[in-house]
Amino acid sequence: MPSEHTAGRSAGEVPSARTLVIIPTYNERENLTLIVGRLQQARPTAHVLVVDDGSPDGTGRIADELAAADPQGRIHVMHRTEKNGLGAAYIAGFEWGLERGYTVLVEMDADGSHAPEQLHRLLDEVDAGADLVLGSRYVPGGSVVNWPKRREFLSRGGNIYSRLALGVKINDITGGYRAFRREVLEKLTLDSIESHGYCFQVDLAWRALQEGFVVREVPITFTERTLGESKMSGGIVSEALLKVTRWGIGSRMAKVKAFVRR
Ligand SMILES: Nc1nc2c(ncn2[C@@H]2O[C@H](COP(=O)(O)OP(=O)(O)O[C@H]3O[C@H](CO)[C@@H](O)[C@H](O)[C@@H]3O)[C@@H](O)[C@H]2O)c(=O)[nH]1
Repeated sequence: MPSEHTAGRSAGEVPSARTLVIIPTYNERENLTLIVGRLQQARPTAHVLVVDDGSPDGTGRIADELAAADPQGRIHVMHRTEKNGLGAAYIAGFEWGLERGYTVLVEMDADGSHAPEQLHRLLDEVDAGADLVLGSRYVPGGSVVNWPKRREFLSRGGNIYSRLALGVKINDITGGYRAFRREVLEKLTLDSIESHGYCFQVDLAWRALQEGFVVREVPITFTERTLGESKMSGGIVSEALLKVTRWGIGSRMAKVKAFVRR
């Protein structure tokens, strides 16, 4: 059963025709050129927005060089002055893309964890009727490669906890490889999201589900980065667990109140 949002599609609409892939960067100088090259091979029509938070390693300058070298003008760069977290970078990227009329906006890491060669799986699912597609490590066909067991344990545990606390059927709600129809981001009050890292990802998916959008998962392979370092910190993970608990309690309280009022 399509959601009322999906029913609003015009006949023959191909949302992925105007796709913007948002790549947030902080010290990704060794990775950026390769990932942009792979993306342009995998999806030549997609545009790219690099959102760089003043990387001291010169990632922003490399992004500018890649943009200048692209004759088709598909690469764009947003320079921000300070490191404000993954969530803030994506929100700035979403706002930039919505203002310019892109119809699908994609989250992708710069470090090669998310294979551009698998982007078509997400976009095909949007074109087939989903409003938000999550690249999922934990559905049949999904996998993680070279990830430290501690990180995988943390990730799987965080997802199981989120599913129980929020009462959702999503297997990978913390992942960061996603495709949004623009209507989802227009509906979510982006400026009210103050989460970072995992929590930001859970926050967006949870809000999309609450708004009745069609959220689907497709299998992806998450490959641990080989160059540079993760910026994820333990504090961000504990922030996520606290917020997921609060959202879950709030959602159940709202259901109880609605039941009592009937
Ligand atoms: N602009 C900007 N970019 C950032 C910042 N922090 C991280 N990034 C960029 O965001 C991407 C992911 O950052 P990582 O630090 O490599 O994330 P991770 O630990 O591998 O976490 C990944 O998996 C999580 C789920 O397991 C995801 O929740 C997360 O979004 C990400 O995809 C990279 O391109 C990195 O440069 C920031 O403060 N500002």
